[in-house]
Amino acid sequence: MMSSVKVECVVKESCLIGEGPVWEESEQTLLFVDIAGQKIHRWSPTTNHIQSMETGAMVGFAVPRRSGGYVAAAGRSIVAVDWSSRTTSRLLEVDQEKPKNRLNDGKVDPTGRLLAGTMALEERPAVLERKQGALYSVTSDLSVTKHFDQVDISNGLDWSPDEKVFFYIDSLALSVDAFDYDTHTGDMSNRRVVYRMAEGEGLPDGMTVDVDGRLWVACYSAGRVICIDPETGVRLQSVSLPVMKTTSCCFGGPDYSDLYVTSASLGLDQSESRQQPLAGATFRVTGLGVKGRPSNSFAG
Ligand SMILES: O=C(O)[C@H](O)[C@@H](O)[C@H](O)[C@H](O)CO
Ligand SMILES: [Zn+2]
Repeated sequence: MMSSVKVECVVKESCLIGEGPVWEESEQTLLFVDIAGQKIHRWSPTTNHIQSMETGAMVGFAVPRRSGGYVAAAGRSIVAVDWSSRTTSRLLEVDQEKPKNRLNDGKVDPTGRLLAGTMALEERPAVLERKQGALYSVTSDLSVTKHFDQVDISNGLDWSPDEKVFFYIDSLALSVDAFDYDTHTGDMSNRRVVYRMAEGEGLPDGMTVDVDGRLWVACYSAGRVICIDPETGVRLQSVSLPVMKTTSCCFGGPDYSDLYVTSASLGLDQSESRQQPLAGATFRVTGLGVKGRPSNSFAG
């Protein structure tokens, strides 16, 4: 099975920080952002066309919205995105007392609640004022809850198939954590580590959970995505990519068996850039023999 795993570069468009891939089932397209490039991209595997829009601010993520369009993070603001007119309008702002912060990764829980975290602006990749970030949730009526602060780089998030566990990554902690999660209230408790990054695995960044409840974690600076069994903390698999700054991943394709992986080019020096001409591109991994789950849309 391992030998049939294939990695191909599918979106050549080079991002500064490609991030936040989301499969849009209705469109059969891949939505992703270029955080530092301040763009939202939508790519169709069937036509190989890419549509893009500028956000005018660092865009941490973009996710589908039930009422149409997307919600995205622009700086410290959560904005509504009207894709047809390529415009944004502000819904709310977080971290008002920290003007140098920005939102980073975000994802929608199974009930339609949006979870998103913040971080200080980076001087260069992974170099920033520590413990400035927090994790927030936003419900359909746009009320905001701060769950905790003291976060370095708020990153990957997803839920277990039974919806009882919330997985979360603060990159500089070099671990993947879990919380007991109450989908009715959004409360999270009992934080614990499910996986500590091993030597050579770099920083944990974006992640996705497959149908069997396994975690697929993009390893920033290590050019790979690893698969973790959260029950045992065992690494089950490691998939190498031809770029070092692998940033996030999601399953997609007609039956959710393709793993899409984004990457970054920002911060590479000249020789690294020469050695990784595909840095910033988006990749598809096939033949993994596992499937992902449909993305959730924001209920607000
Ligand atoms: O994509 C993100 O989550 C951050 O915005 C990036 O800046 C990097 O991933 C980070 O530097 C390493 O964790
Ligand atoms: Zn990230």
